Order: sequence, then C-alpha cells, then structure tokens
Amino acid sequence: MGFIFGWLSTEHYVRDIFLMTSVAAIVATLMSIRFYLRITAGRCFTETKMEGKTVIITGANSGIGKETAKDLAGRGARIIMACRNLETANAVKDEIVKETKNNKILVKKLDLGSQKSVREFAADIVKTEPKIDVLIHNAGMALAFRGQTSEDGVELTMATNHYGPFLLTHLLIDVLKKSAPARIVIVASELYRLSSVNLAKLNPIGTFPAAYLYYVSKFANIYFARELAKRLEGTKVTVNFLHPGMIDSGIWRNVPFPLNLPMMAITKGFFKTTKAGAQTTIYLATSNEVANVSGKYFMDCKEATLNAAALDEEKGLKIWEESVKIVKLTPQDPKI
Ligand SMILES: NC(=O)C1=CN([C@@H]2O[C@H](COP(=O)(O)OP(=O)(O)OC[C@H]3O[C@@H](n4cnc5c(N)ncnc54)[C@H](OP(=O)(O)O)[C@@H]3O)[C@@H](O)[C@H]2O)C=CC1
Ligand SMILES: CC1=C(/C=C/C(C)=C/C=C/C(C)=C/C=O)C(C)(C)CCC1
Repeated sequence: MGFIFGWLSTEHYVRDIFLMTSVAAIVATLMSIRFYLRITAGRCFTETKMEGKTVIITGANSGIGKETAKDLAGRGARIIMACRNLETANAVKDEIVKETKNNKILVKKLDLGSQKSVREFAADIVKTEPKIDVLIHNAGMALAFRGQTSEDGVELTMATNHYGPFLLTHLLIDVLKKSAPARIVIVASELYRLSSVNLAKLNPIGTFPAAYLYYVSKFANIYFARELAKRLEGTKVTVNFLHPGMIDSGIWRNVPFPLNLPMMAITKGFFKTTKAGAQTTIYLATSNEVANVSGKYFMDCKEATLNAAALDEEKGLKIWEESVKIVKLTPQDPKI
C-alpha cells in the first residue's frame, strides 16, 4: 500500500499516464451506465405492422405519448392524437408526418380534466370513426395545486388521470366492441406502491402532499384496468396496463423551484429517454404475443407482479361504482 502511495506521489510520466487512464476509465464506465439506463426498456422491439388500424392516443403531443404516436405512425397506423393543446399537438403532428411519411395523422381536442370535453371528443369519434383498434390512455399530470379542482368539482389530478379515462372508455366502448379484436392500453406507474386509494375520499380535494395524489391516481388506473378487463371478458376487447420505466419527460413540469433542480439532475442524469419509455406501450398495442392477454400488468414488455392491495377485487368494484357516480354516467350512456 505504502509503495503504491509513494509511487503515485512521485513525478513520473508513467504515473501520469496511469492516472489519466484511470480517470478516463471511470468516466467511460459512468457514461456507459448512464447511457444504458437511458436507452434500455427491455428487449422488446416488435416488428408488427399497423396498416389499416386506427389508434387513439391521449396526450400524444409530449413525452411517452409523442414517441408512441411516432412509432405507430411508422408502422402505418392511422393515429388520432387526442390532446388538450392543439398548437403543440399540430406541431408534433407535422413532425410525425415529415419523419414517417404517414399522413394519416389527425389531431382532435380532448381535455381529460373536463367531462364536457371528454363527452364532446367521444361524440365526435362515435360519429366519424367506424372502428377503433387501439385506445391508449397515456395522458397524465402530476402536482395540481393543492385543492385545485376541475370544472366538475373533482380534484384535478384524479379528474385527469382516472375519471377522464374512465368516462372516455365508457363512451367509446361500443365502437371498441364493434371493432373487436381491439385493445385498450393504460399507462399506469409502478410508483402506485407508494399510495393507497382511500375509499372514503374518492374525490380527494385538499390531500397533502399534492404529489401523493399522482400515485393515488395511478393506483386508481390499476383498479380500473383490472375491473374493466373482467367486465370485457369474452368481448375480444383486451385491457392491459403498464409501467413505462422512470422516464425523462414533462410529467413533473409543475415541481416548484428549488425542488425542480434535484429533480432535473436525477431525470436528466439517470432516467430513460421517452423513446425507451414508449416501448411497453407499443408492445401492448402491437405485439401478437399479447393478442389474447387481458387484465395484466407489464413492465419492460414483460408481465409484472402487483402488490396484494392491487389484487383486491372488492375494492376495485367499489371504486368503479363510485367512479360511475363521479363522472355522472346516465342510463343513456353505454354501460360496461
Ligand atoms: N415519466 C415517467 O417517469 C412516468 C410516466 N408515467 C405515465 O406516463 C404517461 C405519459 O406521461 P409522460 O410522457 O411521462 O409526461 P408528459 O408530461 O411529457 O406527457 C403527458 C401528456 O399528458 C397530457 N395531458 C395532461 N393533462 C391532460 C388533460 N387534462 N387532457 C389531455 N391531455 C393531458 C399532456 O398534455 P399537455 O402537453 O397539454 O400538458 C401531455 O401530452 C402518464 O400517464 C404518466 O403518469 C408513468 C410512470 C413513470
Ligand atoms: C429524489 C427526490 C426528488 C425526485 C423524485 C423523482 C425524480 C421522482 C420521479 C417519479 C416518477 C417519474 C414517477 C412516475 O410515475 C424530489 C421530489 C425532487 C425531492 C428531492 C428528492
């Protein structure tokens, strides 16, 4: 040991080369780890073509949704980008058309935080689309201001991430059944494990911290997906849900200063790219391997396990029944 320290403190060109090589090796190793973490998402890139298929993707103007839309457009699908911000959505549409040479890309207005907007979007689809092959519930938001509600009086994170998709699925279910075999894909999050859905507070206005509600809403996605799959058994409309990985996207854009600084360091440094984050969604939307699989949770394009709380079917049913009331489904609306 003494010999090594002694040698390192001498002035010798061999020592300098040794030190420089060691530093370069450490930097290269760290960069390789970072590169690996950012691009990998299971080895699941499927070749399936999507010509003749119509796919609705919510939140397709940003992050994982944008990469999903681009990939499926590249496979020849007709894409309906369901977005609340038409300006950015149209710019993304132009980019996708230019890159994929597929001009069957439509942008339609959908604000999942507004039941009126969800109903208008669904009515338009029902009127204009004879078939929908895949519905991808991708849109999501985190960190509504504490106490912020939708125009329907529902806590905004839950309104956007759970109640909006719940209502939209009901309103589109007849088209999906008519189009069977059809698929519903729901982007949830593994971080549901940090939360629990409180049955006594399904409209959790004022819950603190606001970030917690993001995890609750992602847990609600899981209960919804499992109960939906049960109700759709035998219809040839499958429902699967996924965790995309920890992805460097816009999802935490509402994090305030100075917390956004460590957040940015972590996401830019170690989270995966949005392209990697889209792979499991793409797999569930396209792969023949899952054509007859329903009600399952996926991560890195492989089936994953859920915790015991997520398997509680009685709780899933109660959340469903309360959600029906919160989104104000009427007897005239399709029933699932
Ligand atoms: N990033 C990650 O590490 C993880 C993400 N997820 C999930 O992935 C999904 C995609 O998010 P990600 O790409 O990361 O984040 P982004 O913020 O980049 O994308 C979210 C998309 O959802 C849209 N959106 C938000 N609110 C609404 C609304 N009210 N109506 C319609 N669209 C809306 C956004 O539109 P706009 O541009 O107008 O805001 C945007 O297009 C989400 O469901 C998220 O929960 C799950 C686990 C991890
Ligand atoms: C570590 C750490 C933070 C970062 C948390 C991150 C980066 C969470 C990402 C979660 C995702 C992407 C969930 C997807 O469903 C904070 C909050 C800034 C506080 C300081 C400590």
